[in-house]
Amino acid sequence: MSQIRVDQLTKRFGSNTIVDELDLTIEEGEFVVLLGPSGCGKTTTLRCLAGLESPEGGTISFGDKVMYGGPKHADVPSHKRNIGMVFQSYALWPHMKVRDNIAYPLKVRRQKDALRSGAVEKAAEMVDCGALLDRYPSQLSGGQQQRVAVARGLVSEPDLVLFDEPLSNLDARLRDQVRTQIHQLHQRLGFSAVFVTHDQSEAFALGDRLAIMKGGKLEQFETPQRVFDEPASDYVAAFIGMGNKLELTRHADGWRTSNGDRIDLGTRSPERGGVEKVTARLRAADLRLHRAAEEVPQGSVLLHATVVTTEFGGRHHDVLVDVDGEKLTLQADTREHGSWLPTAPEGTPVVVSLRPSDVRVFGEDGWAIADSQSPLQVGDTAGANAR
Ligand SMILES: Nc1ncnc2c1ncn2[C@@H]1O[C@H](COP(=O)(O)OP(=O)(O)OP(=O)(O)O)[C@@H](O)[C@H]1O
Repeated sequence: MSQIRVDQLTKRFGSNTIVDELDLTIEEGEFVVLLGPSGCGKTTTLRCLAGLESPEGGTISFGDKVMYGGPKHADVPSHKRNIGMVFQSYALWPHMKVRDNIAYPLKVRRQKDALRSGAVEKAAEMVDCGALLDRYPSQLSGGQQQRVAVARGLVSEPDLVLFDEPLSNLDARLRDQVRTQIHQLHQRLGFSAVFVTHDQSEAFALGDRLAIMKGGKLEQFETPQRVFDEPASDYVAAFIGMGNKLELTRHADGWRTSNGDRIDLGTRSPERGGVEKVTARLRAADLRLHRAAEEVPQGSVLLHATVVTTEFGGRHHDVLVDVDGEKLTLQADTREHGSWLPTAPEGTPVVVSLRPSDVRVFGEDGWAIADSQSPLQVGDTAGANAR
């Protein structure tokens, strides 16, 4: 195994540029997740890596072997790229038993030694399917079929394993099981992987690094922790769960919401010099609900709001509140608020509090305004966002 490099990859369909001069490096043994909304070019990027699409430009190299592009205009066919693939639709051969499905990549590559030395059985055991080898796919549950597909993807010990939304056809319980299994297999076997998803929890759970795509380009390429703590842009923040958004305007004494509540942005406040408007983003879990301003802890920012809707969510209520026309969601502890909140009519005045350190700030161009006190600025880490 070795480093996989994608340089300036461009793929068009007709006049639409779907992958736009994309640079991406996958270190040996690294699990990279391509994350982004529908249509941003994730699957097309994966298919270019697999050799299933012919790009219009750029280079793809696996170690020192050029798979696409380069001075010799290489375009190595898919079956010669030494990759494993796991698809959303499982894509098992219905007329073949599990044993033959898993063995398929070894047969195509004529890896007779592996076939003889029990690689198929070992791969099936790895995904707890050792007892299913003589069944047909139609005799398996969805979760079992996808585990067989994972075994098939790994059996030939490929340089790179490509996963295209492999969990999205499974119900929630199976999805968690198969996700954990993929995670454990990666930790044990250390294969390099590119995993496409639009599910942020899947991405956070599996990725060594997350490549967040927008319009065929990388918006941020960093560790899950870093993306969670310091989303590079408003687009990334919204996509990874910072759904709450407040438009703020600079006043003589600091930043204020449209209804006049003051928010101290502390070290994330942009310098003067033309920046008069910013967007603040927050996670639902970072907002607290109170009935009166006196309940707000010291050091927190206070917003005046009204209740819009309340839904029971078990330990908490999901509450939608209105701050002068801007809607925020938050989770209110059932033990603390269960006695009054479910019957509070729409329009009930409440107070919402937040800690300034939980606020992330974005300029009018959409890019993050970094914490001026942080030694590590957004985009400073090795291989960081691709701006
Ligand atoms: N063969 C094709 N011909 C024309 N357009 C295509 C083709 N394949 C993909 N596209 C278009 O390219 C864009 C990106 O598709 P792609 O499947 O890469 O997105 P994605 O980020 O993986 O989205 P999803 O999560 O919905 O699969 C879409 O607008 C899609 O309609």
